[in-house]
Amino acid sequence: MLLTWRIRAGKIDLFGWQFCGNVGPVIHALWSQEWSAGDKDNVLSETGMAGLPKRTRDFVSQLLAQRLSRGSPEDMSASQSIDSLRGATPLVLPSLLQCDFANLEREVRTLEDAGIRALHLDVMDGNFVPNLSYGMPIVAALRKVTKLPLDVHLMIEKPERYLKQFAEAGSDLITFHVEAVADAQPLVNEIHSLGVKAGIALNPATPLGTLDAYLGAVDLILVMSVPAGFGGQKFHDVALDKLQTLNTQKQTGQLRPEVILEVDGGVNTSTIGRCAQAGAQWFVVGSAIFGQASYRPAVEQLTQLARL
Ligand SMILES: O=C(CO)[C@H](O)[C@H](O)COP(=O)(O)O
Repeated sequence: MLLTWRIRAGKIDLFGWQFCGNVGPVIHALWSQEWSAGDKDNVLSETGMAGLPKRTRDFVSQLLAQRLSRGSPEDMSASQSIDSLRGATPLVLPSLLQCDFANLEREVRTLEDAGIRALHLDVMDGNFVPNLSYGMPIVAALRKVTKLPLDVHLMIEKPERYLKQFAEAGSDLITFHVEAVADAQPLVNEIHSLGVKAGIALNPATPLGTLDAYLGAVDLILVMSVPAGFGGQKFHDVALDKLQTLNTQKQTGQLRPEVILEVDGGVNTSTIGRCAQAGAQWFVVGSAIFGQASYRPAVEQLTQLARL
């Protein structure tokens, strides 16, 4: 639902309901910052909303909760939604491979409440990797129930066949594997022409040098710390060397500083700190979130351990 309101001289008109006095600055504070649904406590303390009468506060909270979690994806372009996360590192992205697909929307709400800022979607085709997961329909279904940025990781052969469909399904960032293509540049160009950010991934056994020709073009580099295909595998230390090299390349100007370094596979409380030290900014986590009874403490602990 897209809410419309007008703010005039501290007076708010929400669907014809009028609020005066303190509500104006509160709405302004709420709206001028990118909040996630998991930021509820911060919203209360930082916007002055706590000072409003309870009835008004409940009403505004209800409307804003709907807006924050289910707002129209047209509000921000795919590219803008990824750009808006640049200052939010370290960022833990749950890999939905291991979520409860019978209750997908409920899982998304729980993750939003846990403070998650973006979702990582693992697309597997049974060819490029020996496992099958899901495709465009799940991306489109998620797009309908959340405005969280969708980071789509294609573990498929011939990814060029599906870029447009994944973009149209609502992806904000599309990553494909360097091992799956002869030349990555046309795919990066096409992803950009679709208004989406482009990432490139490489498996633990693939030398970092295979990315050299594309470092100037991509928005994100996904360093796999397990061979792509399955959750729950053991972390490969070779990922740390690659992250360290990429991080050094950023510092020496060989890689644009805004390129996001993401790590995926076996990231947990024992490995996340080393990934952060090596230069990772985005951390894809499956088992270490979905294997826990409660997501919020798991996400908070992982985020804390990734802070340098
Ligand atoms: O891309 C993946 C597998 O190819 C998954 O994102 C990854 O394995 C996450 O799961 P876990 O944290 O359990 O390793």
